[in-house]
Amino acid sequence: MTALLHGEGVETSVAVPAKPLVAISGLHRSFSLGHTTVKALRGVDLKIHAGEMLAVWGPSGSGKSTLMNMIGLIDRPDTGNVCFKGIEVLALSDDELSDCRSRNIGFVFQSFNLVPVLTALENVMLPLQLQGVGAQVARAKAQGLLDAVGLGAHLNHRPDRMSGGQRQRTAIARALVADPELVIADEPTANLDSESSQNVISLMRELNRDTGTTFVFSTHDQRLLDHVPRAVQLRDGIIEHDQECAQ
Ligand SMILES: Nc1ncnc2c1ncn2[C@@H]1O[C@H](COP(=O)(O)OP(=O)(O)OP(=O)(O)O)[C@@H](O)[C@H]1O
Repeated sequence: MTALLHGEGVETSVAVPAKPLVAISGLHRSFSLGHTTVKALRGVDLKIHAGEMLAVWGPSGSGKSTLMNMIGLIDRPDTGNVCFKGIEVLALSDDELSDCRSRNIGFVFQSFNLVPVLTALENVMLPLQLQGVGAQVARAKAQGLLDAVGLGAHLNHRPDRMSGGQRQRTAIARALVADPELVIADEPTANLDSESSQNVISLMRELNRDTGTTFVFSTHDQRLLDHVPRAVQLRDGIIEHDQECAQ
């Protein structure tokens, strides 16, 4: 972001760092399991700027889902700070947090979570209709998004008539339909074959470029990082590497 500074008759253009969309610092999160405590996150610092696409990756148990739940405002830290658009999450009530989440964040799940009795079009329209948007407007928006994810010819298919890749494309269209600033996808490719997995990540990258929506996804599969601009590697609850990747 640039800003114009005026001083002594000179107009100067200087770079001003944009405020992060998500700013996490000193984040710790533990879970009690019987008499033991599992330290899922042990001091995580992370900034995500609007328009970024990043992968959180690491082995099973490294803390990916716990971190995704923090970024997606589903969970709160034990200690540390999570700021979303400059708002401190710990200061919000449960209702305020839920409102902030539903206005700003779209979710993609590893098991797709589509409503089985609804068609692809109806599944994508649903979040808008739940917000009170009229059917005609919701239909047009959903149709446009299904076209954008390559499913324009499958509008009336129910999930059981679609492949895993097609279901996840539908879920991505649904996550985007209410124009969120951020899409969180926790292991979106866990139930897909290698080719469909690559296609889903490429689609998210394309949508990230085209719409400017911020995408954060998690994976344990390093092969999916080839076309991702930034990869954050977790191990045992801490960030081991935070890498900008050449595109
Ligand atoms: N609700 C919970 N209750 C108890 N332990 C939990 C809970 N959530 C996570 N954990 C533990 O915290 C650690 C990190 O889990 P997390 O699910 O965040 O890792 P992950 O990297 O997403 O793993 P996976 O790839 O297997 O999903 C693990 O040891 C896990 O067992």
